[in-house]
Amino acid sequence: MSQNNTIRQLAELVNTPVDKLLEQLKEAGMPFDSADQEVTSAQKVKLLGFLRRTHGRGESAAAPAGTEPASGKITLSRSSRKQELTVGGGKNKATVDVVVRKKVVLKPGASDGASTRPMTDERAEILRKLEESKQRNLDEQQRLAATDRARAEERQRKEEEVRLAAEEARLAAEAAASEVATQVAEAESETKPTRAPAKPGTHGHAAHPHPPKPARPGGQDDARNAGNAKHKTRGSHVMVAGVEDDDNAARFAGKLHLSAADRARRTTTTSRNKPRHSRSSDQSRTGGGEHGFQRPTAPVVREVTVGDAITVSDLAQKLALKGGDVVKALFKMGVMATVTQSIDHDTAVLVVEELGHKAVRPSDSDAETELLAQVEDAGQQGELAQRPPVVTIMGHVDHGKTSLLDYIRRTKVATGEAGGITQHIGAYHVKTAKGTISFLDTPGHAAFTSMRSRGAKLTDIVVLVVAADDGVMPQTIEAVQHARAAKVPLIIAINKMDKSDADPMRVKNELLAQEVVAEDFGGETQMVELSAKSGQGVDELLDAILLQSEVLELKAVPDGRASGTVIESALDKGRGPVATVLVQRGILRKGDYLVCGVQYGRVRALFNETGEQVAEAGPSIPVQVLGLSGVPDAGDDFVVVADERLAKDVAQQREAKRRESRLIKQAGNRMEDVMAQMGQGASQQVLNLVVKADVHGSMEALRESLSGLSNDQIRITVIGSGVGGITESDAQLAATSKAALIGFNVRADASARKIIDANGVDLRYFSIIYDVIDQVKQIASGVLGKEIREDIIGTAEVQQVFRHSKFGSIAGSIVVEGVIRRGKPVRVLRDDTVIFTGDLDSLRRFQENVDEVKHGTECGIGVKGYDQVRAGDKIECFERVEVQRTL
Ligand SMILES: Nc1nc2c(ncn2[C@@H]2O[C@H](COP(=O)(O)OP(=O)(O)OP(=O)(O)O)[C@@H](O)[C@H]2O)c(=O)[nH]1
Repeated sequence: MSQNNTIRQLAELVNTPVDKLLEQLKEAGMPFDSADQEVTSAQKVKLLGFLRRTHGRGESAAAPAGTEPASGKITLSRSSRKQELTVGGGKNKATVDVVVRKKVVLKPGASDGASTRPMTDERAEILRKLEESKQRNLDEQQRLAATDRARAEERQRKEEEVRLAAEEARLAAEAAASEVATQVAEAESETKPTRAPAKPGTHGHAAHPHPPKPARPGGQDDARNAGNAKHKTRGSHVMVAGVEDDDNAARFAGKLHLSAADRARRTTTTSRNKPRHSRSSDQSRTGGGEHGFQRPTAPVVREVTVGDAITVSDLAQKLALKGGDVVKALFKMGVMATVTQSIDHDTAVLVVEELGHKAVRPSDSDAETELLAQVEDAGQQGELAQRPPVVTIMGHVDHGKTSLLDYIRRTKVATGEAGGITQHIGAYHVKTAKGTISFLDTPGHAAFTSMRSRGAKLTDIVVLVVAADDGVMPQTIEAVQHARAAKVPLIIAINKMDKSDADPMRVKNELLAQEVVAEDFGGETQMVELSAKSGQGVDELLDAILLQSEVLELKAVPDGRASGTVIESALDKGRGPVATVLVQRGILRKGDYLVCGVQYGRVRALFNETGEQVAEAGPSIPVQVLGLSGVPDAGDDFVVVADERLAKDVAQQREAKRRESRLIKQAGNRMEDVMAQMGQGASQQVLNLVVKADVHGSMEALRESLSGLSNDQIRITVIGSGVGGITESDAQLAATSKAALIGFNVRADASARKIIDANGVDLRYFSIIYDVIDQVKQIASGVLGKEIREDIIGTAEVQQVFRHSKFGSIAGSIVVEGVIRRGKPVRVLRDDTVIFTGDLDSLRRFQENVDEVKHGTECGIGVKGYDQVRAGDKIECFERVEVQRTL
């Protein structure tokens, strides 16, 4: 049995580091290259001798190295003496005691000449186990290293896949969505070369889908991350991790025990690796730092569509900017606007360009244009044919409008079945021997003007009902003004002729004053005497209407796709949105796709005024439509289109455009706007006015004075005037005709104010005729000056009047708007008309004098020099402010 050991084994046996043993062997004259070389018994003896010599011992106990002892064997007797052995080197150099515990007999003469010391079974067993354990450890290390490598490769593969997918998606999105942006960016990069270098980086990705760190050139990163080891390894972390794992495996493989330092190193390496792994995978999840954090390669140039007007906030949204940024940009351009204000197209385009973006007009190929093309095609295709007239009935309160409409409906509408009842759907049509007539059955001019203000011209003829026993009244005059403004011919129905005090001549004469001249007076206006109660003269009225319609030569294309206007609409619980429409062109059929204002849909069913389902409706015929997506507004137009897609697109675009037009409407009615337009064109500008005054005398005076202010540049037309508060009807007239409203000692009621606000009507209150004339004169002559405006700061409603022996009449009131302040002038209003102007005498709350009383609070008001205040009156508190007029 060979007793040769490798140097490593021997080192373990004598518990000496391998290096040290090698060094000692070398010093003993036996240089070895590797720890795995075998040491013969003779060499061991030689080493022992050397060691003894080095430690000052004689060779007495042992034969000199290389010589055989006489007995033929060398016996190292057990010694309890310790021997020193130096281990380690440098700083770690230490001396340890070596105790020889067993007797070792070295027998020369073995076949290989090696030591023949017999191994005990125990030792052999230990060595075997050690060998096995070492092998197992090595295997385990290798297995772990292999697993780590496999994991790393898998992770790398997955990261690569994710990165490629993200890259592909990004490239696809870039290519599709920012073609224009890229062009602009390229164009810009030509003009601004400093921005260019970022670009090739991006292209680099496309060209090399697998670069380890493609987002930025490596050099940049290295420079940026110099001294930051973590960052350095990030880009190719997976590979490095693999190498490290391999290193670990190699470093620790073959080592049965790990020194504390090694253990610590290993633990830290592993624990350091773990978070790094997770960081690495996190990184790759967000695109390996490329997709998630890629810098924009060029400024994003947005293309925004700007219509005729846009609010600052909408524009900011389109530009993906804060409202304040756009306001700032506008400010720099000299335009003062808040985020809620609207700016016109030109200003919007300038600011968009100033901000580095591109403004475009809404595309010509938009859905609305497609629709218009379709409508025009349809309109041009068919032959024009005569169509029935559409009539609106107007007149003063109680003159018999409803009675007349009901009489005609009751007696003339053809009900399908016996006993069929006509229904109020907003309109109906009657068939007479001479022709068909359609009536809009919402009497009064409010409905008429609201339609007109929406741009809907439905009415062909206005029938103005005047009670023969009452004559021309304020609303009769208003109706004349409205019809005239809309350029719609009038037919006068002199009603209540059955009454004994009926005086048709008086009516005709009074109308003459309004420049409405009866035929028998040599004029053009047909006047029919009738009774809505008895029906006398109603047929003559129908004849007169048909005659007028012949004169008007009312024509429409009777076939092809229908279009028209919504008369009335509602949300029916059972049937959904229901709209009564008046077909104005073509023929509307069940199953048609239509766009109706901002709504769209497919006609599910059509009903006529008797509640019967009909298959179709032609020009001038009102019909109820079911099947719309929502409730349209009265006055909205409707158009039948080829398919649902177009209907939907148009509806959506209209929604956007409706907003725009609302904005435009809100600006532009002001008197100053008219003035601003002066001089822009050669033609004379027109300033329309609606004047309301407290008394007839003031109204007449204003009318004449204002009309007389016209000059070469501006024509001032009082298109409406009257006595009394400003009503909804006045506001409608002003809004529709783009007129300014002048209230002379009168105020607008709540419903009028709503229309005024919604339409941006320029409403001005005055109490001195001279002020009105002066202001309009200044506008007419183009002179800008200061104006005194009366700002109403609060209004109180009188609940009850108390008589006080000391203070006189005290109006127990509640402040309904703003604030009432002591020391400010006040006006007393009755039926929205000023009845007194003066000063506030006292203002009290619970017996205490107060300086001001706010909205919603009760108070006692004493008006200086006036004790005729009544419950129901309004007390208006105002202040006079001098303001510089601006354009
Ligand atoms: N004697 C007589 N009375 C009539 C005639 N027409 C209407 N009346 C009456 O006049 C009153 C008012 O008639 P309406 O039809 O309600 O008048 P209106 O113009 O519609 O009134 P508003 O809806 O309040 O604007 C009613 O009492 C009718 O009965 C008529 O020809 N002769």
